[in-house]
Amino acid sequence: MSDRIPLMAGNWKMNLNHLEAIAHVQKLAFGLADKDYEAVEVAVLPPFTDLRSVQTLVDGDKLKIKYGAQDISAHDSGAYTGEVSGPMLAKLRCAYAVVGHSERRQYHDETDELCNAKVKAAFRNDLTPILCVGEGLDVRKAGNQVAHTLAQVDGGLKDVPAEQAETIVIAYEPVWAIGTGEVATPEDAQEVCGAIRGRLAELYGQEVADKVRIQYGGSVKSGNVAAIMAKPDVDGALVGGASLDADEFVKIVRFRDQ
Ligand SMILES: O=C(CO)COP(=O)(O)O
Repeated sequence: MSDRIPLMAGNWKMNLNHLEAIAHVQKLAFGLADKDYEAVEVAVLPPFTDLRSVQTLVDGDKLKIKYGAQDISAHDSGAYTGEVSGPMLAKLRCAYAVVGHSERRQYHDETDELCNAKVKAAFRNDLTPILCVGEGLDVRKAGNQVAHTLAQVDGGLKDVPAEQAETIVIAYEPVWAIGTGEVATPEDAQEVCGAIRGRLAELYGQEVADKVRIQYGGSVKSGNVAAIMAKPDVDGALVGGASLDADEFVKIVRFRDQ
């Protein structure tokens, strides 16, 4: 049994404005009011424009829900129009910054090199990166999912020291399972999540590898989360579509009750 605390995180993607965000987080707080939070960590990852509203609500009501950003600039300040920096996110007391989500890799050409710079920017600003990795359908069909994903892990963690690496969250999100309703089997998830932990052990030693939380993401719902979470190297879920329905996300967070 590992003592890693599962992290159930809702990636809202480009959904919910700042007013809708308040209503949504209030619903989550209500749904989780009697929850023993010791056993599960809950986080929401709203669009940048919602973060201040979420912060105010979480602070005001002393909620145990954490929050973070869906992206972070590799730079801390300067002439980078449209970017949002680590110091800005830290000032909003974000806990997390997603790095290298497949939608950013796909639509914004984010490379492993850029993801590595963003991982370092997050650590530099005391934010925990959630580094997303995972293969597309072609790679999966060719049976190269492990090698492909481990190369992304290597790239994202280049020159990241062990004392930082042990706190990172890695999200394995097979691209073919995102938003498609096509969920990886628990065995598929375990195969790659286990391989990721193996690579972390090679890079940093087993003790560090055993501390890192590895999430699965891709069409996670209340009906499939428990089986996925039962796998030894899966320490949480990164939930897209289902996290927009507060009742459904609460059920996902309560996966142990399923
Ligand atoms: O991309 C995801 C979370 O980051 C997964 O999205 P879905 O849960 O909608 O498949």
